[in-house]
Amino acid sequence: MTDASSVPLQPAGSAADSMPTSARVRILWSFARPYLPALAVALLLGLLTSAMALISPLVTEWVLETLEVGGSLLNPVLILLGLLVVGAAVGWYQWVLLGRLAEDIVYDARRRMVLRYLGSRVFDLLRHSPGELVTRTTSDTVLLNQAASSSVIGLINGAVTLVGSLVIMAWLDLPLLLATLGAVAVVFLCFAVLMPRIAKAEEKAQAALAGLGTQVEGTVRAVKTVKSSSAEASRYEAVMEHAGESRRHSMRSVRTQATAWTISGGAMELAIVVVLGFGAYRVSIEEMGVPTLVAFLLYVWGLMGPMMELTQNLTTLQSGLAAAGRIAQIEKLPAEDAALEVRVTGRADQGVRTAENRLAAQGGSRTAARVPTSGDVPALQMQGVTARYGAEAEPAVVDLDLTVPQAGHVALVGSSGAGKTTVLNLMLRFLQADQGRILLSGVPYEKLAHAQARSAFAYVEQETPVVPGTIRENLLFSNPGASEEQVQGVLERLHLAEKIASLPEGLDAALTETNVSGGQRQRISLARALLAEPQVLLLDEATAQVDGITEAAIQETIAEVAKTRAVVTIAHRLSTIIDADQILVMDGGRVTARGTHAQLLGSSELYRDLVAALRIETTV
Ligand SMILES: Nc1ncnc2c1ncn2[C@@H]1O[C@H](COP(=O)(O)OP(=O)(O)OP(=O)(O)O)[C@@H](O)[C@H]1O
Repeated sequence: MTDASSVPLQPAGSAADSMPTSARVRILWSFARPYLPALAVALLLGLLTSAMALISPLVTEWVLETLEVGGSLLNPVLILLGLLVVGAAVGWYQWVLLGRLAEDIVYDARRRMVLRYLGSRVFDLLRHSPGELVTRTTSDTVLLNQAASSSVIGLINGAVTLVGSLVIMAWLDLPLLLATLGAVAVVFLCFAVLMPRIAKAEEKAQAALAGLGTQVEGTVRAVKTVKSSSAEASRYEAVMEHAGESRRHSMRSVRTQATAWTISGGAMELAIVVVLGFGAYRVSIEEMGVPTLVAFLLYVWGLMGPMMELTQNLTTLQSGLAAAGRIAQIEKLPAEDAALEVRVTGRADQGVRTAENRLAAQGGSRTAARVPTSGDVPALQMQGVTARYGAEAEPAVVDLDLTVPQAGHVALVGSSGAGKTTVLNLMLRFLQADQGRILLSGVPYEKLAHAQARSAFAYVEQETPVVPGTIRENLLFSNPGASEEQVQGVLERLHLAEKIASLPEGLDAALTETNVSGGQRQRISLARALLAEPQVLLLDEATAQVDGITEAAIQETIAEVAKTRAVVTIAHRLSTIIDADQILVMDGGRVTARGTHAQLLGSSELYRDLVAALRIETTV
């Protein structure tokens, strides 16, 4: 099986559409379950608040009846005040408790998602747009937290308060209750019809938001290409199409909500008028007293509260269920190592801790984790390796044999698509071989953890991406224990010391694409590789022209490191190739010739063509 053979995530929008509601409920439940004790306390407090809200009109009735008979108001007023103070305190505490719970749920979900990204197979992760993954980690988790914490409690509270109010109203005056029930039925009917439409519209708006994230991210990243191609207008259109779609769906939701609230608000106001008229009649024929009518009216007024609570929380729950479905999709990203297989849907905490510890250990002791070199066992051997990027794809390398000695420079050359980068991907275990074996210091890869195999390497990427953080963090992230002298030594060697000293914050300046040049960024990447003191340095040379200082720094580094350790380069410059100890000429995923520069000039026509092309490029 290859690294790229897993089922891809569905794009946002279609993401969770096919998932049955029961599955989504299970996912949501899995997020809430670790917090059951806190949820139970919050529910109890909520019920207490509801009980106090239910008692208040009865106490009001008592006040009015006491007034009618001219008794002392002290006790009922004290009870009313007491209910007010206790109700406020309980309400405040419940608010904070639910808030903390919601934040804990979001934090936990985000932690699991980020661990999953970092632990997943490289090419499965790279198949997804960063914008989409960002949206799932940021806004989908917010929708989830409300659904998993406050909404269920809100639903229970709302239902209890509603039923409680109706029971007390029946006890106060049954005929008046029957007059009210008509309005309650209208409200429920209205929401039963309109709620699914609201939820659907909000789900679509959220999916459009994920598309917007993807478009903005891609456009900002490629801003130079966009501007140099004068493509701002078309990018603007592409981005705004998603923004417009989000607005369209949100507006549909707003309109439907407005309709629902207007109809139900109107129905309740009508109910109040009916209760007032019918109640006044019943008072006039002495079927009921004024205090009871006032208490009853207070309950009718109060009915809107629990009904709002019920419907709003149902909407939140619906959005949360959709978000839960999308978040669960992250679980389709296959982990490259069983120890890093974290359950995103939060069923067991253990996996999270194991993965966190594993990541921390990997970062702390790269050198200690290395397979020791012994005698003249080659640093790396690839024996009959065939690999592809997907079950159905053509092989990207075929039957590859390659031996990298403990010291020396191996250069890979070949035209575009020949399979050079794939060789490095295999060495770094970003891709898994279909056939053949790879051995590190004589130990087959199957016997090594991914991180252990990678600890032998330092990798300088062609594009040298900027990792968010300071220059110091960027330099040290493969060897956090490097001393200040080592750092300064490497910076001097790569002609970076002066540049970094000129920055106001020196090494602690944030590394951005604007405060260092492309060449300087490449040298920072080289400095990081040198500080890692790898057993094998992997270097994918930039195809673009680099400045003279950077080119010289690359040559010196290769020559220096190759004296004592292994260096494997994907060479795009004649000067890099000429001095290599071993050159592999690749074509169509196969090695077609190997030898030194002088040998290959005599034996390989393809090599002569490649060199001729490089000579032309070099002299331009
Ligand atoms: N992530 C990927 N998914 C699918 N196919 C890929 C992927 N990366 C490379 N390939 C395919 O594998 C083959 C070898 O590509 P590779 O990148 O190794 O070539 P290369 O010699 O490094 O080319 P270049 O010099 O242009 O970088 C090509 O056919 C390419 O299309």
